[in-house]
Amino acid sequence: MSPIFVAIDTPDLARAKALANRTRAHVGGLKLGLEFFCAHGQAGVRELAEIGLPIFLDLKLHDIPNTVAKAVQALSGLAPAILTVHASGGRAMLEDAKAAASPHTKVVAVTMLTSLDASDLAATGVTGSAEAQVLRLTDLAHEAGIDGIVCSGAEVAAARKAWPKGFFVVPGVRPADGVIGDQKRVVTPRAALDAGASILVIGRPITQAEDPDAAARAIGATL
Ligand SMILES: O=c1ccn([C@@H]2O[C@H](COP(=O)(O)O)[C@@H](O)[C@H]2O)c(=O)[nH]1
Repeated sequence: MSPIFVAIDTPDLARAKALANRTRAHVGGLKLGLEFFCAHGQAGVRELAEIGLPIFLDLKLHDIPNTVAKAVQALSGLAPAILTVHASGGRAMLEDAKAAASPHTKVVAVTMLTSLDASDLAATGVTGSAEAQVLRLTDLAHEAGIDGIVCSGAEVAAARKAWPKGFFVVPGVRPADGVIGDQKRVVTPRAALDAGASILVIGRPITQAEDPDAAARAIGATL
């Protein structure tokens, strides 16, 4: 099974289905995020799930524990393979999210968005390196009993060392010659896997390619 989850980031249902169908032979799952979910909700997720690939619901939930738990419960009928919350929501929020999730769902916590660097972190009042922040939140997620974390490929080796049995999701993945866009902490797909990623999230390098099928196949061939 391919470790690539293709990020289907579009509000256009027909385009989402076309992208998923075109790339399905070369990816291991579909990642649906806020852009798609805000446009199509649970009905849209169910339509994409009909394609037959595991669904990663990347909603990055972040609120008080009761609100997140109720939201996770409301999603549990979808039983996504993976669901994201923000680690900075705190231990009680993470524990309650896990308790509310379907037993078939891995709950993973976003540590530090891959679109941020150390200076962005400092601007939020957090001093220290990106790696230190990721490790702090990795420990919190581990202690809260959830399944894993989201981090960049630059920190995944250190995070896996701290939590050898954790599940590590790595976005911010770019082929060596890829356009970087708004991502700041990027690595190649091969480097992310070598460093310990469990799965790779790849969006625009596939979905904005002239031929998404060929792009997904070409990235897969580098793994
Ligand atoms: O830290 C994070 C967490 C989630 N994402 C999501 O991954 C994809 C990446 O898309 P690209 O087009 O490959 O940049 C996107 O859906 C993000 O919401 C992330 O990039 N970083």
